[in-house]
Amino acid sequence: MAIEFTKYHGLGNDFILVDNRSTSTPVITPEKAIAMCDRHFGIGADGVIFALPGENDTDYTMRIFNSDGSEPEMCGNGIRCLAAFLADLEGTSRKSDKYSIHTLAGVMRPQLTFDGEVKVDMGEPRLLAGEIPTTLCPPDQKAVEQPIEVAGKTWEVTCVSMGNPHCITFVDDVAAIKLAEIGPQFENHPAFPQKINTEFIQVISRDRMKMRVWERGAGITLACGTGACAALVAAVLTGRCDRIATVELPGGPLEIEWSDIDQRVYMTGPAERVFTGKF
Ligand SMILES: N[C@H](CCC[C@H](N)C(=O)O)C(=O)O
Repeated sequence: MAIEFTKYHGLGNDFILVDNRSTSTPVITPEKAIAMCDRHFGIGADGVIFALPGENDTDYTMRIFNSDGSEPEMCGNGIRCLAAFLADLEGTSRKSDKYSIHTLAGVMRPQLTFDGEVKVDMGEPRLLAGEIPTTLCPPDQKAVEQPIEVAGKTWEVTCVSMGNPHCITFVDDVAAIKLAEIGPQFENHPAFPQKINTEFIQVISRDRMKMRVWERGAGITLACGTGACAALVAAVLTGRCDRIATVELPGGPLEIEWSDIDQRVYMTGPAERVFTGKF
């Protein structure tokens, strides 16, 4: 049976969105998601995102399959696309600019802003090694600037979870990083029991950084919302940036704030609709 979908992207991190409001389980399997994400034999995307009925008094539930069929806890660019998708689905019956979305990383709160962007309360970062998870240091300690051997070199990584796991390395020149070569070696490193998203950051100033990313389950992407949030937190923890900064990704900029009032991370960026179809 053909599945209707709508293609969205957040700074080139692109997703197939499926209206799954009629049932509480995804209408397609991870295997079918792999086929739909294939950029030659399918639609082409970094993942498939399902708009499901809410749980525990939330408006909706988001689930996502990466392009390799794995299911992550959360997706920052994806939840902005989901908010835009829901607004399109609700049309004139929409009652609010804000949604509460149940995810495997907790309740996320995207808000459609007046200028067509989406601001998301991404919740509090998890910083203890046991919460990432990583074995780079004892579980009750923060993994900040920890050494790790990858591709015959010792790197210093800072690990942050936004519900999904990230390791951040600060470098002098992100353009020089051989991402396709070292990305998979980080992703599958034994120090990360649930694998890892890997961000390389070049700090430009106290409120600006450049980022490139190798995503768990998706490889090189043009942007990573949870990764940008994790990178800002790591930059604050290591004294490199202030709590509000622009993260420049290959696909464009995200504005990130780690509030010193409520310790929550806020991300603001676009969500663009591309086309609809059936698969
Ligand atoms: N590949 C990620 C999920 C998508 C995250 C990224 N696309 C974002 O915008 O946050 C993981 O397995 O944790």
